[in-house]
Amino acid sequence: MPIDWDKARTLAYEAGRAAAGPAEHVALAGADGRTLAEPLVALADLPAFPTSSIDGWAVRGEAPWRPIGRVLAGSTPPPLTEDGTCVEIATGAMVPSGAAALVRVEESARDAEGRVSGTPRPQPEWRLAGDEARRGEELLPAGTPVDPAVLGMAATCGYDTIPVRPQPRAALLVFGDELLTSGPPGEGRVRDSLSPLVPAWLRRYGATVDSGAVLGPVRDTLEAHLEAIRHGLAVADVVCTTGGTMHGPVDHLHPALSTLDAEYVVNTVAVRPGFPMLLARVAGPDGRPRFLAGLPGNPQSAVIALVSLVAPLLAGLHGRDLPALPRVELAAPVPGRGGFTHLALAALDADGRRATPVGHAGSSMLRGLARAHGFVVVRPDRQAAAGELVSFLPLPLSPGERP
Ligand SMILES: Nc1nc2c(c(=O)[nH]1)N[C@H]1C(S)=C(S)[C@@H](COP(=O)(O)OP(=O)(O)OC[C@H]3O[C@@H](n4cnc5c(N)ncnc54)[C@H](O)[C@@H]3O)O[C@H]1N2
Ligand code: MOO
Repeated sequence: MPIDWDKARTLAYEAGRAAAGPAEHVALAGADGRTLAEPLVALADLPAFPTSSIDGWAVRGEAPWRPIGRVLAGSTPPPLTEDGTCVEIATGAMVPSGAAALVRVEESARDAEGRVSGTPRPQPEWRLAGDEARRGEELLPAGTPVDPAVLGMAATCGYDTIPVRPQPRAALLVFGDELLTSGPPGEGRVRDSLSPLVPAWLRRYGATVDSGAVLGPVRDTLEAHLEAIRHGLAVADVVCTTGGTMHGPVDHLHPALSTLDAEYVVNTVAVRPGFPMLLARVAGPDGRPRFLAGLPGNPQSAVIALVSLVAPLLAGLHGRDLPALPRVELAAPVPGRGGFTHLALAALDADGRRATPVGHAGSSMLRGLARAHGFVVVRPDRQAAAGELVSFLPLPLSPGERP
């Protein structure tokens, strides 16, 4: 029995979460795109010392002040001990103890003897130690995706390496004797559109896909399928296959999974298109679980399996949360698909709030997909009217794509 689409997403996510690898310490420069395996904790007060926000004078007592030195960023200055004295100070320098105020250089004047006068601004011109964070304070929880801002913050508070989850490795095996790998389709043969598409989107979900991990077309025999799957399981944590998910004369995926003692996490999903999709767990050579995601052969159905099962699986393997689905307003009605969830390709307007279904959305087509931002979700036994708020499952687009 096909299972509910939401349930399938959750099962895929939980299977990944349970199999997430142990923390590894990675140098900051190589950690973009990973996920924190432990909370990020401030290793020092931030700032670590009272820090001047201006170029000017650190003064003590009443004006005029006699300059007795200069403090640049990068050193610990001696204290200011005498009223009526000051030191020249640079932005970012440590404010000497004993200083009562800072005066901006452009708001100061010097007399013939070189003495400084001026009026400090009412609000302090330096940042106190611990203003931003206290040593030991949790700044970000485990499970936070590491992005450039997180890397910068980790460096600011003293990290050289950070504890992150291993990056899941993915493979793609393309099944189908009818597939051409170059030139236009014809004479009963179609061009393999999934070898270029699937690895690129797997990478956007944070998986690595080595060039040796993309195989195909794999011959339509059980032996060839088994050999390819064993290769995939040896080099990847997540092996995606395309085609052969049904029970046609040359569909060998289910028999291959049975030979490998695979355990289904999900075996068919109540969603259209894409219902024959599956996710199975197989023991890897090292005893840790590996996964096989069976994407249906129809190209749009393969993408739906990718966004429905593989994306949550990878989020779990990364140690991240299952992404919540935003809500959008429908610009036009979308029919239901009986007891199945309907995922309908749609393009978002410029502010991302309204979704318009796109044409050429058949499961064997990619033309609509190439113009869409994702899928609107019409739940089982429902249809969606224009103006209705529905969930939206985004494609893994990068900023600037589909402007
Ligand atoms: N008796 C039934 N037959 C089918 C049903 C059904 O319910 N009963 N469901 C259909 C649906 S829905 C789908 S989806 C497909 C899924 O089939 P498979 O996963 O076994 O895929 P294939 O039969 O190998 O291929 C289906 C279709 O996709 C084309 N294809 C395959 N790989 C690629 C590729 N890499 N690039 C481009 N196109 C590809 C292939 O040529 C076929 O046209 O089953 C239906 N049948
Ligand atoms: O479910 Mo098929 O995947 O509709 O094309």
